Amino acid sequence: MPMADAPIVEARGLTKTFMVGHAGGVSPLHALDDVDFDVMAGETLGLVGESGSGKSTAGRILVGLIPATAGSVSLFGHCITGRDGSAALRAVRSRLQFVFQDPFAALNPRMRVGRSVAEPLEIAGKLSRRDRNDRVAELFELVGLPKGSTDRYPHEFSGGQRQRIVIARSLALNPDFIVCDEPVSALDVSMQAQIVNLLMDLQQRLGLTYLFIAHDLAVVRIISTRVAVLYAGSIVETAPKHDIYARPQHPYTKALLDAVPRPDPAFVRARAISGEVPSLLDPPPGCRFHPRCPLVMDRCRAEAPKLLSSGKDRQVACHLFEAAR
Ligand SMILES: Nc1ncnc2c1ncn2[C@@H]1O[C@H](COP(=O)(O)OP(=O)(O)OP(=O)(O)O)[C@@H](O)[C@H]1O
Repeated sequence: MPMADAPIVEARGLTKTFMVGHAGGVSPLHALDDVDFDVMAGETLGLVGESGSGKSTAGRILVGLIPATAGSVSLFGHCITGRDGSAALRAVRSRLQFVFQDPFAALNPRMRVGRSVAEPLEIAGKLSRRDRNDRVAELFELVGLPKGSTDRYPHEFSGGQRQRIVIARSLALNPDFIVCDEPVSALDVSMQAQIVNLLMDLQQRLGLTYLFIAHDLAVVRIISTRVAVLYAGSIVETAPKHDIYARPQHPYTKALLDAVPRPDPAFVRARAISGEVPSLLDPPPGCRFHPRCPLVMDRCRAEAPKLLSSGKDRQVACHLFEAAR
């Protein structure tokens, strides 16, 4: 079980620029711009933001799927972005896992699901065939899949069950940290609750730490310990879960909360956030949210606000709060 209150992940100045081709040539797309955050052992950090805000890019860098352009990432105290980054990544790789949004795409349709779950064990070459089979049966039970279903193929399962298979595979090598990238977005609402409950149950039983990526604040409300809100490649607010829902500070967080559908019939239709997400090829100067912000001031158009402390365990990047400090 990891030690409480120790950061498992430390991201500092994390920056990712993709070079994208277009009719006029090649231009830099600033997907992540100088992002800082920690993920503490045993917690779930909910990473929230609209499509294109850089959530998956951050998640992919953390598990070593893509390199950062600048900045550093430490995992379990090993810096995976420095000069010796690839050796450090190899040392911690088995402790990291990634669960994607689409469980069907994540499974080979022609491979029996038991074999898919056994694959990481086979690659690691740690167990005999019989021990592997026992471990697969144990993993199926752990995630609530029917006994004896290991010989079936992905198409024989529902979307929720397929996500259970993907989760079972992610647990095969006993990871400590799992990036869950919109793991329930493709599922219907009742299935979403079941998978979220499963992830929470597994966290308790296995001492897991999660980065849980979602595009709105509704899904992360149940599972997160803390929430970080990403806007156009920058973190605009981080806070413990209860604070962010009870007292959001950044105008963008407030807009995201207003956009969450509520059970009250008067609020059934979620309000869309007005304006467009800015182009990351040519982001607005100053605060990137200023063209959509209802509280915009002259300073916001010229100067990017820093992410600064705004209360106990809270940070916000907004000139309104700098003025109030
Ligand atoms: N390999 C790539 N090459 C070029 N641009 C990329 C690449 N991957 C991501 N991007 C761009 O980086 C920006 C951030 O993308 P990212 O997928 O991280 O956002 P996201 O918040 O996860 O969005 P979504 O919720 O739609 O998955 C987007 O503008 C995206 O088009």
